[in-house]
Amino acid sequence: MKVSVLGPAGSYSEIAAHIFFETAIDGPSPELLFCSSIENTVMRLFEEDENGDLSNCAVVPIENSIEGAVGVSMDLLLEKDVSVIAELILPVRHCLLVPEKSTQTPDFSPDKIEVVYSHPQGLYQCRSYIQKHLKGAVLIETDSTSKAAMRVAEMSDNSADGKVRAAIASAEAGKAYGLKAVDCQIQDNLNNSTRFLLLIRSESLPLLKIHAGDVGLHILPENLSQTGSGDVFYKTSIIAAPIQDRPGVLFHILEAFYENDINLTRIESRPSKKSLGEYNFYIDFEGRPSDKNVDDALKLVQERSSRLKILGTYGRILPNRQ
Ligand SMILES: O=C(O)C(=O)C[C@]1(C(=O)O)C=C[C@@H](O)C=C1
Repeated sequence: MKVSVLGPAGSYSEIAAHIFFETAIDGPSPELLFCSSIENTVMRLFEEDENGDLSNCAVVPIENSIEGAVGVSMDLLLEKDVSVIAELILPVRHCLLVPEKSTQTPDFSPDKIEVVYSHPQGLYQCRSYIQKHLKGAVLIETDSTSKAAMRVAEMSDNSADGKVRAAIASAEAGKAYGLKAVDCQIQDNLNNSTRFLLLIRSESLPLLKIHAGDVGLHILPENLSQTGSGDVFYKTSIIAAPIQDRPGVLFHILEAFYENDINLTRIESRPSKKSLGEYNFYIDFEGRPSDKNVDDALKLVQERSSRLKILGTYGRILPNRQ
């Protein structure tokens, strides 16, 4: 089982992949294919890398509790033939990581740091901390938080300019690259969390339903979050493109859910990229297409949209990480 994730080792995407596969999915342990961007992580489902490796599943961040939607992942859900088979909410606890030798000067403190590296999400999620403790530092964006940690470790070994550098990344990334965490829990909100999706090629979906073994995956229902009555809490995600820009288009799409007594869990609009002011609506709701009310609602949404893409029906995997 090959699983593509944003790399290098120590990224939050890697942590999410381990939780998906080790705590909730019955199957062989995954071989992780580390990718240089979220886009490449999804592309790896369709195109081999330089070693001839193709992934069976991809793990992507989709939404953060502080910063909201991860735009590139949202766009890929529309553009690529992928289906969602599970979700996970990962607590994201950022650390300020510096090379051990920088901390050995007697007067070291975070305000001595001159350059800070992180993924844009990492920098946004720690805005208040940066404002307060790293005011004078130059901020440099990297492709992932773990790439930031790797870069700080490399610069510490190879750069002669004597600058004090730090990365904002996970404690796991700190361990992977031998950096010291001089501060932890530096995100603006202690409950910061990111929702990750597990994706497969849509063509694999019938195989997953009929013979889970053919895809090598079986999601254990006891590890999925449950409703009050003990049933698995299933969600469905769709993307609807309105027929034309006129008053009430979104209202009529949402009315289909209201009339069928369906609870929405998320609605987000993304530019269609065709012209300014034209949007696609991403809607997550409780239930699955085999439920009569969901089937009825989807028929109405189909009639009221120029395009309806059903991204998948899936359960939420319960993480054991705080
Ligand atoms: O950079 C990483 O470590 C990632 O896995 C990406 C990512 C994201 O894009 O949201 C994932 C979780 C955190 O929100 C910060 C960064």
